Amino acid sequence: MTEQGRTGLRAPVAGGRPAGPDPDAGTDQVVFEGVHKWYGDAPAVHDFNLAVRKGEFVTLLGPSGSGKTTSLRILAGLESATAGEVFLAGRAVTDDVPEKRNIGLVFQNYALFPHMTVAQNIAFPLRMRRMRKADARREIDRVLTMTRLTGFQDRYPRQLSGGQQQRVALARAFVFDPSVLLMDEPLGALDRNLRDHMRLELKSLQQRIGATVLYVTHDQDEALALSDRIGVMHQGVLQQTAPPDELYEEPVNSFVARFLGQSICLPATRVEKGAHTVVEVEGMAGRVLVDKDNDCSEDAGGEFMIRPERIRLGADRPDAAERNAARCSVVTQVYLGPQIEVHLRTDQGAELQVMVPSEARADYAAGTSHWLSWAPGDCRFLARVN
Ligand SMILES: Nc1ncnc2c1ncn2[C@@H]1O[C@H](COP(=O)(O)OP(=O)(O)OP(=O)(O)O)[C@@H](O)[C@H]1O
Repeated sequence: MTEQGRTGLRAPVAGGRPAGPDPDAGTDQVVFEGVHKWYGDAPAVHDFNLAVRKGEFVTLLGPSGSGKTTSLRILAGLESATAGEVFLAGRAVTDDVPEKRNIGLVFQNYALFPHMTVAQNIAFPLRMRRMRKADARREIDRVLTMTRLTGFQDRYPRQLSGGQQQRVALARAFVFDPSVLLMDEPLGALDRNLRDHMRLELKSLQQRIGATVLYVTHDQDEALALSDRIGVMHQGVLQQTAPPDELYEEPVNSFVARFLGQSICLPATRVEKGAHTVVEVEGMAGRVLVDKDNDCSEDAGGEFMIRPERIRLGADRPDAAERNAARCSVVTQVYLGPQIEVHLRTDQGAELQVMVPSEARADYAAGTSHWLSWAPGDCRFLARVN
Protein backbone atom coordinates (compact mmCIF):
# COMPACT_ATOMS: atom_id res chain seq x y z
CA MET A 1 0.00 0.00 0.00
CA THR A 2 1.28 3.49 -0.71
CA GLU A 3 2.17 5.89 2.08
CA GLN A 4 -0.80 8.03 1.11
CA GLY A 5 -3.17 5.07 0.99
CA ARG A 6 -1.96 3.61 4.25
CA THR A 7 -2.01 6.77 6.22
CA GLY A 8 -4.61 9.12 4.94
CA LEU A 9 -2.02 11.85 5.61
CA ARG A 10 0.29 13.24 2.96
CA ALA A 11 3.50 11.39 2.25
CA PRO A 12 6.02 13.04 4.55
CA VAL A 13 9.39 14.29 3.37
CA ALA A 14 12.44 14.83 5.55
CA GLY A 15 11.45 16.40 8.86
CA GLY A 16 7.92 15.10 8.63
CA ARG A 17 6.66 18.01 6.54
CA PRO A 18 3.73 17.17 4.26
CA ALA A 19 4.69 17.22 0.58
CA GLY A 20 2.68 20.10 -0.83
CA PRO A 21 -0.95 21.00 -0.27
CA ASP A 22 -3.19 18.11 0.63
CA PRO A 23 -5.90 17.65 -2.02
CA ASP A 24 -8.19 16.15 0.64
CA ALA A 25 -7.79 19.04 3.11
CA GLY A 26 -11.18 20.27 4.23
CA THR A 27 -13.07 17.03 3.53
CA ASP A 28 -14.78 15.32 6.45
CA GLN A 29 -12.34 12.93 8.10
CA VAL A 30 -14.46 12.05 11.13
CA VAL A 31 -18.23 11.98 11.27
CA PHE A 32 -20.48 11.08 14.20
CA GLU A 33 -24.06 10.60 13.08
CA GLY A 34 -26.82 10.40 15.68
CA VAL A 35 -24.63 8.59 18.21
CA HIS A 36 -26.22 7.56 21.52
CA LYS A 37 -24.62 5.69 24.39
CA TRP A 38 -26.50 4.25 27.34
CA TYR A 39 -24.93 2.49 30.30
CA GLY A 40 -27.86 0.44 31.58
CA ASP A 41 -30.63 3.01 31.77
CA ALA A 42 -28.26 5.98 32.20
CA PRO A 43 -27.61 8.06 29.07
CA ALA A 44 -23.92 9.04 28.72
CA VAL A 45 -24.08 10.50 25.19
CA HIS A 46 -27.25 11.74 23.53
CA ASP A 47 -27.72 12.27 19.77
CA PHE A 48 -24.11 13.25 19.15
CA ASN A 49 -23.49 14.72 15.68
CA LEU A 50 -20.13 16.11 14.66
CA ALA A 51 -18.01 16.32 11.51
CA VAL A 52 -14.27 17.00 11.78
CA ARG A 53 -12.55 18.12 8.60
CA LYS A 54 -9.19 16.78 7.50
CA GLY A 55 -6.40 18.74 9.19
CA GLU A 56 -8.79 20.29 11.69
CA PHE A 57 -8.21 20.43 15.45
CA VAL A 58 -11.52 20.02 17.27
CA THR A 59 -11.83 19.94 21.05
CA LEU A 60 -14.63 18.53 23.16
CA LEU A 61 -14.84 20.75 26.23
CA GLY A 62 -17.13 20.11 29.17
CA PRO A 63 -17.34 19.35 32.87
CA SER A 64 -16.58 15.96 34.35
CA GLY A 65 -19.10 13.31 33.32
CA SER A 66 -20.45 15.24 30.32
CA GLY A 67 -19.68 12.43 27.84
CA LYS A 68 -16.42 13.61 26.23
CA THR A 69 -14.35 10.47 26.83
CA THR A 70 -17.23 8.17 25.93
CA SER A 71 -17.58 9.92 22.54
CA LEU A 72 -13.85 9.53 21.88
CA ARG A 73 -13.88 5.87 22.91
CA ILE A 74 -16.79 5.16 20.56
CA LEU A 75 -14.80 6.62 17.67
CA ALA A 76 -11.73 4.58 18.66
CA GLY A 77 -13.82 1.40 18.85
CA LEU A 78 -13.05 0.92 22.55
CA GLU A 79 -16.75 1.35 23.33
CA SER A 80 -19.76 0.45 21.20
CA ALA A 81 -22.50 2.95 20.42
CA THR A 82 -26.03 2.08 21.54
CA ALA A 83 -27.28 3.77 18.35
CA GLY A 84 -25.83 5.82 15.50
CA GLU A 85 -22.86 5.54 13.17
CA VAL A 86 -19.26 6.74 13.05
CA PHE A 87 -17.37 7.31 9.81
CA LEU A 88 -13.65 7.71 9.10
CA ALA A 89 -12.72 9.22 5.75
CA GLY A 90 -16.21 8.51 4.46
CA ARG A 91 -16.26 4.83 5.52
CA ALA A 92 -18.62 3.53 8.22
CA VAL A 93 -16.40 1.98 10.91
CA THR A 94 -19.05 1.46 13.58
CA ASP A 95 -18.59 -2.31 13.46
CA ASP A 96 -14.80 -2.36 12.93
CA VAL A 97 -12.43 -3.53 15.65
CA PRO A 98 -10.11 -0.76 16.98
CA GLU A 99 -7.05 -2.04 15.05
CA LYS A 100 -8.86 -1.61 11.75
CA ARG A 101 -9.63 2.05 12.39
CA ASN A 102 -6.07 3.42 12.06
CA ILE A 103 -6.50 5.85 14.92
CA GLY A 104 -3.71 7.23 17.13
CA LEU A 105 -4.49 7.55 20.84
CA VAL A 106 -2.82 9.71 23.46
CA PHE A 107 -4.02 9.68 27.06
CA GLN A 108 -3.22 11.62 30.19
CA ASN A 109 -1.12 8.87 31.77
CA TYR A 110 1.09 8.41 28.63
CA ALA A 111 0.65 4.60 28.88
CA LEU A 112 4.29 3.98 27.88
CA PHE A 113 5.70 0.48 28.34
CA PRO A 114 8.17 0.87 31.24
CA HIS A 115 10.39 -2.06 30.22
CA MET A 116 10.87 -0.74 26.69
CA THR A 117 13.21 2.02 25.53
CA VAL A 118 11.91 5.13 23.78
CA ALA A 119 12.67 3.61 20.38
CA GLN A 120 10.98 0.31 21.31
CA ASN A 121 7.92 2.14 22.59
CA ILE A 122 7.65 4.10 19.37
CA ALA A 123 8.26 0.97 17.29
CA PHE A 124 5.43 -0.90 18.98
CA PRO A 125 2.57 0.12 16.64
CA LEU A 126 4.82 -0.57 13.64
CA ARG A 127 5.61 -4.07 14.94
CA MET A 128 1.89 -4.68 15.33
CA ARG A 129 1.51 -3.67 11.70
CA ARG A 130 4.46 -5.92 10.71
CA MET A 131 6.37 -3.10 9.06
CA ARG A 132 9.78 -4.06 7.63
CA LYS A 133 12.67 -3.21 9.99
CA ALA A 134 14.40 -0.75 7.65
CA ASP A 135 11.13 1.10 6.98
CA ALA A 136 10.34 1.14 10.71
CA ARG A 137 13.75 2.63 11.51
CA ARG A 138 13.12 5.43 9.01
CA GLU A 139 9.67 6.16 10.45
CA ILE A 140 11.03 6.16 14.01
CA ASP A 141 13.80 8.61 13.07
CA ARG A 142 11.19 10.81 11.43
CA VAL A 143 8.99 11.08 14.55
CA LEU A 144 11.99 11.40 16.90
CA THR A 145 13.01 14.48 14.91
CA MET A 146 9.44 15.73 14.81
CA THR A 147 9.03 15.51 18.59
CA ARG A 148 12.58 16.69 19.35
CA LEU A 149 13.56 13.40 20.95
CA THR A 150 16.60 12.56 18.83
CA GLY A 151 19.29 11.27 21.20
CA PHE A 152 16.78 9.89 23.70
CA GLN A 153 15.93 6.71 21.81
CA ASP A 154 17.83 4.35 24.14
CA ARG A 155 16.47 5.73 27.40
CA TYR A 156 13.70 4.10 29.42
CA PRO A 157 10.56 6.09 30.34
CA ARG A 158 11.69 6.38 33.99
CA GLN A 159 14.77 8.28 32.76
CA LEU A 160 12.63 10.99 31.15
CA SER A 161 10.78 14.04 32.45
CA GLY A 162 6.98 14.19 32.27
CA GLY A 163 7.12 16.42 29.19
CA GLN A 164 9.57 14.09 27.45
CA GLN A 165 7.40 11.07 28.26
CA GLN A 166 4.42 12.84 26.81
CA ARG A 167 6.43 13.56 23.66
CA VAL A 168 7.21 9.84 23.38
CA ALA A 169 3.49 9.11 23.67
CA LEU A 170 2.88 11.63 20.88
CA ALA A 171 5.65 10.14 18.74
CA ARG A 172 4.16 6.66 19.22
CA ALA A 173 0.74 7.95 18.17
CA PHE A 174 2.14 9.80 15.14
CA VAL A 175 4.51 7.08 13.90
CA PHE A 176 2.01 5.06 11.89
CA ASP A 177 0.48 8.23 10.41
CA PRO A 178 -3.00 7.62 11.74
CA SER A 179 -5.93 9.04 9.85
CA VAL A 180 -6.97 10.79 13.05
CA LEU A 181 -5.43 11.41 16.46
CA LEU A 182 -7.60 11.19 19.56
CA MET A 183 -6.22 12.86 22.65
CA ASP A 184 -7.87 12.65 26.06
CA GLU A 185 -6.45 15.22 28.50
CA PRO A 186 -2.94 14.49 27.16
CA LEU A 187 -1.38 17.35 29.13
CA GLY A 188 -3.37 16.78 32.31
CA ALA A 189 -0.53 15.18 34.28
CA LEU A 190 1.99 17.97 33.59
CA ASP A 191 2.62 20.98 35.81
CA ARG A 192 1.31 24.37 34.69
CA ASN A 193 4.50 25.69 32.99
CA LEU A 194 5.22 22.49 31.15
CA ARG A 195 1.60 22.23 30.10
CA ASP A 196 1.69 25.71 28.54
CA HIS A 197 4.91 24.83 26.75
CA MET A 198 3.67 21.45 25.49
CA ARG A 199 0.47 23.10 24.32
CA LEU A 200 2.45 25.28 21.94
CA GLU A 201 4.55 22.33 20.78
CA LEU A 202 1.50 20.20 20.18
CA LYS A 203 -0.21 22.91 18.15
CA SER A 204 2.82 23.61 15.99
CA LEU A 205 3.38 19.88 15.40
CA GLN A 206 -0.24 19.37 14.42
CA GLN A 207 -0.14 22.31 12.02
CA ARG A 208 3.17 21.22 10.50
CA ILE A 209 1.94 17.77 9.56
CA GLY A 210 -1.71 18.68 8.99
CA ALA A 211 -3.00 16.04 11.41
CA THR A 212 -6.70 15.71 12.15
CA VAL A 213 -7.17 15.86 15.91
CA LEU A 214 -10.12 15.26 18.20
CA TYR A 215 -9.08 16.41 21.65
CA VAL A 216 -10.76 16.22 25.05
CA THR A 217 -10.24 18.61 27.94
CA HIS A 218 -12.13 20.37 30.70
CA ASP A 219 -9.59 23.23 30.66
CA GLN A 220 -11.05 26.14 28.73
CA ASP A 221 -7.70 27.93 28.26
CA GLU A 222 -6.28 24.80 26.67
CA ALA A 223 -9.30 24.49 24.39
CA LEU A 224 -9.06 28.16 23.35
CA ALA A 225 -5.32 27.96 22.65
CA LEU A 226 -5.39 24.78 20.58
CA SER A 227 -8.63 24.46 18.72
CA ASP A 228 -9.96 25.41 15.32
CA ARG A 229 -13.38 24.59 16.74
CA ILE A 230 -14.65 23.70 20.19
CA GLY A 231 -17.66 21.53 20.97
CA VAL A 232 -19.10 22.25 24.41
CA MET A 233 -20.66 19.20 26.08
CA HIS A 234 -23.10 19.10 28.97
CA GLN A 235 -24.94 16.05 30.31
CA GLY A 236 -24.12 13.97 27.23
CA VAL A 237 -25.36 16.61 24.80
CA LEU A 238 -23.16 18.59 22.43
CA GLN A 239 -24.50 22.09 23.07
CA GLN A 240 -22.63 24.07 20.42
CA THR A 241 -19.66 23.58 18.11
CA ALA A 242 -17.94 26.71 16.81
CA PRO A 243 -14.58 28.48 16.48
CA PRO A 244 -13.39 29.83 19.86
CA ASP A 245 -14.25 33.49 19.15
CA GLU A 246 -17.73 32.63 17.90
CA LEU A 247 -18.38 30.47 20.95
CA TYR A 248 -17.35 33.36 23.20
CA GLU A 249 -19.26 36.05 21.32
CA GLU A 250 -22.33 34.06 20.32
CA PRO A 251 -23.10 31.36 22.88
CA VAL A 252 -26.34 29.50 22.11
CA ASN A 253 -27.42 29.15 25.72
CA SER A 254 -26.49 30.12 29.26
CA PHE A 255 -24.50 26.92 29.91
CA VAL A 256 -22.09 27.70 27.04
CA ALA A 257 -21.90 31.36 28.13
CA ARG A 258 -20.97 30.35 31.66
CA PHE A 259 -18.58 27.56 30.75
CA LEU A 260 -16.41 29.57 28.37
CA GLY A 261 -15.03 32.79 29.82
CA GLN A 262 -16.52 35.09 32.44
CA SER A 263 -20.14 36.01 32.03
CA ILE A 264 -22.94 37.70 33.88
CA CYS A 265 -26.12 35.65 33.52
CA LEU A 266 -29.35 36.62 35.26
CA PRO A 267 -32.85 35.12 34.94
CA ALA A 268 -34.94 37.25 32.58
CA THR A 269 -38.31 37.33 30.82
CA ARG A 270 -38.95 38.69 27.34
CA VAL A 271 -41.70 41.32 27.43
CA GLU A 272 -41.48 42.71 23.91
CA LYS A 273 -39.98 41.79 20.58
CA GLY A 274 -39.46 44.47 17.92
CA ALA A 275 -36.46 46.52 16.75
CA HIS A 276 -35.00 45.59 20.14
CA THR A 277 -36.04 42.77 22.39
CA VAL A 278 -37.13 44.16 25.76
CA VAL A 279 -36.54 41.99 28.81
CA GLU A 280 -37.16 42.24 32.51
CA VAL A 281 -34.14 41.05 34.42
CA GLU A 282 -34.28 39.66 37.94
CA GLY A 283 -32.48 42.13 40.21
CA MET A 284 -32.63 45.10 37.84
CA ALA A 285 -35.17 47.91 37.78
CA GLY A 286 -37.17 48.65 34.63
CA ARG A 287 -36.80 47.28 31.14
CA VAL A 288 -33.56 46.26 29.52
CA LEU A 289 -32.97 46.53 25.77
CA VAL A 290 -31.27 43.58 24.12
CA ASP A 291 -30.17 43.45 20.46
CA LYS A 292 -29.11 39.83 20.42
CA ASP A 293 -32.09 37.60 20.96
CA ASN A 294 -31.40 33.89 20.47
CA ASP A 295 -35.11 33.32 19.91
CA CYS A 296 -35.39 30.80 22.67
CA SER A 297 -38.88 29.66 23.56
CA GLU A 298 -40.07 31.56 26.59
CA ASP A 299 -41.44 28.43 28.29
CA ALA A 300 -37.91 27.08 28.62
CA GLY A 301 -36.92 30.11 30.69
CA GLY A 302 -34.57 32.82 29.55
CA GLU A 303 -31.44 34.53 30.75
CA PHE A 304 -29.97 37.93 30.24
CA MET A 305 -26.23 37.59 29.48
CA ILE A 306 -23.36 40.03 29.11
CA ARG A 307 -19.57 39.69 29.24
CA PRO A 308 -18.18 41.76 32.15
CA GLU A 309 -15.71 43.63 29.94
CA ARG A 310 -18.67 45.13 28.04
CA ILE A 311 -19.99 46.86 31.15
CA ARG A 312 -18.98 50.42 31.96
CA LEU A 313 -18.89 51.71 35.53
CA GLY A 314 -19.46 55.39 36.21
CA ALA A 315 -20.31 57.83 38.99
CA ASP A 316 -23.45 59.14 37.23
CA ARG A 317 -26.35 57.68 35.33
CA PRO A 318 -25.37 57.70 31.60
CA ASP A 319 -27.16 60.36 29.52
CA ALA A 320 -27.74 58.33 26.38
CA ALA A 321 -31.34 57.12 26.49
CA GLU A 322 -30.49 53.99 24.51
CA ARG A 323 -27.94 52.79 27.06
CA ASN A 324 -29.07 50.28 29.68
CA ALA A 325 -28.23 51.29 33.22
CA ALA A 326 -28.49 49.99 36.79
CA ARG A 327 -27.45 51.50 40.11
CA CYS A 328 -25.30 49.31 42.32
CA SER A 329 -22.93 49.35 45.28
CA VAL A 330 -19.63 47.61 45.92
CA VAL A 331 -19.75 44.50 48.14
CA THR A 332 -16.05 43.80 48.05
CA GLN A 333 -13.03 43.86 45.76
CA VAL A 334 -10.39 41.22 45.03
CA TYR A 335 -6.88 42.26 44.01
CA LEU A 336 -5.58 40.28 41.00
CA GLY A 337 -2.39 42.17 40.06
CA PRO A 338 -3.09 44.33 36.99
CA GLN A 339 -6.83 44.30 37.68
CA ILE A 340 -9.24 44.13 40.56
CA GLU A 341 -12.42 42.10 40.52
CA VAL A 342 -15.20 44.30 41.89
CA HIS A 343 -18.17 42.42 43.40
CA LEU A 344 -21.30 44.51 43.03
CA ARG A 345 -24.93 44.30 44.11
CA THR A 346 -27.62 46.21 42.23
CA ASP A 347 -30.19 48.15 44.27
CA GLN A 348 -32.65 45.36 43.44
CA GLY A 349 -30.31 42.62 44.68
CA ALA A 350 -28.59 41.09 41.59
CA GLU A 351 -24.96 40.17 42.24
CA LEU A 352 -22.30 40.49 39.57
CA GLN A 353 -18.59 41.00 39.13
CA VAL A 354 -16.63 43.25 36.80
CA MET A 355 -12.92 43.89 36.32
CA VAL A 356 -11.35 47.33 36.58
CA PRO A 357 -7.68 48.39 36.37
CA SER A 358 -5.91 48.19 39.74
CA GLU A 359 -5.01 51.91 39.64
CA ALA A 360 -8.70 52.63 40.24
CA ARG A 361 -9.02 50.42 43.33
CA ALA A 362 -9.47 53.36 45.72
CA ASP A 363 -12.64 54.39 43.81
CA TYR A 364 -14.28 51.02 44.48
CA ALA A 365 -14.18 50.70 48.24
CA ALA A 366 -16.89 48.51 49.78
CA GLY A 367 -20.18 50.42 50.16
CA THR A 368 -19.55 53.03 47.44
CA SER A 369 -22.33 53.55 44.86
CA HIS A 370 -21.87 53.44 41.07
CA TRP A 371 -23.82 53.20 37.85
CA LEU A 372 -23.44 50.22 35.56
CA SER A 373 -24.21 50.84 31.90
CA TRP A 374 -24.02 48.86 28.68
CA ALA A 375 -25.20 48.96 25.07
CA PRO A 376 -28.09 46.75 23.86
CA GLY A 377 -25.73 45.35 21.21
CA ASP A 378 -23.48 43.93 23.93
CA CYS A 379 -26.03 41.80 25.75
CA ARG A 380 -28.06 38.73 24.86
CA PHE A 381 -31.27 36.96 25.71
CA LEU A 382 -30.50 33.23 25.88
CA ALA A 383 -32.21 29.95 26.66
CA ARG A 384 -31.52 28.86 30.21
CA VAL A 385 -29.55 25.61 30.43
CA ASN A 386 -28.16 24.85 33.87
N1 LIG B 1 -18.13 1.99 31.82
C1 LIG B 1 -19.10 2.77 32.31
N2 LIG B 1 -20.15 2.25 32.97
C2 LIG B 1 -21.13 3.03 33.46
N3 LIG B 1 -21.18 4.37 33.32
C3 LIG B 1 -20.15 4.95 32.68
C4 LIG B 1 -19.07 4.19 32.14
N4 LIG B 1 -18.20 5.06 31.54
C5 LIG B 1 -18.73 6.29 31.71
N5 LIG B 1 -19.89 6.24 32.39
C6 LIG B 1 -20.75 7.39 32.72
O1 LIG B 1 -21.04 8.08 31.53
C7 LIG B 1 -21.04 9.49 31.74
C8 LIG B 1 -20.07 10.17 30.81
O2 LIG B 1 -18.74 9.79 31.18
P1 LIG B 1 -17.45 10.30 30.41
O3 LIG B 1 -16.27 9.59 30.96
O4 LIG B 1 -17.68 10.19 28.94
O5 LIG B 1 -17.42 11.83 30.81
P2 LIG B 1 -16.26 12.90 30.61
O6 LIG B 1 -16.93 14.14 30.12
O7 LIG B 1 -15.18 12.35 29.75
O8 LIG B 1 -15.75 13.11 32.10
P3 LIG B 1 -14.24 13.35 32.67
O9 LIG B 1 -13.85 14.74 32.25
O10 LIG B 1 -14.44 13.23 34.16
O11 LIG B 1 -13.38 12.28 32.10
C9 LIG B 1 -20.73 9.68 33.22
O12 LIG B 1 -21.93 9.86 33.93
C10 LIG B 1 -20.06 8.39 33.62
O13 LIG B 1 -20.25 8.10 34.98
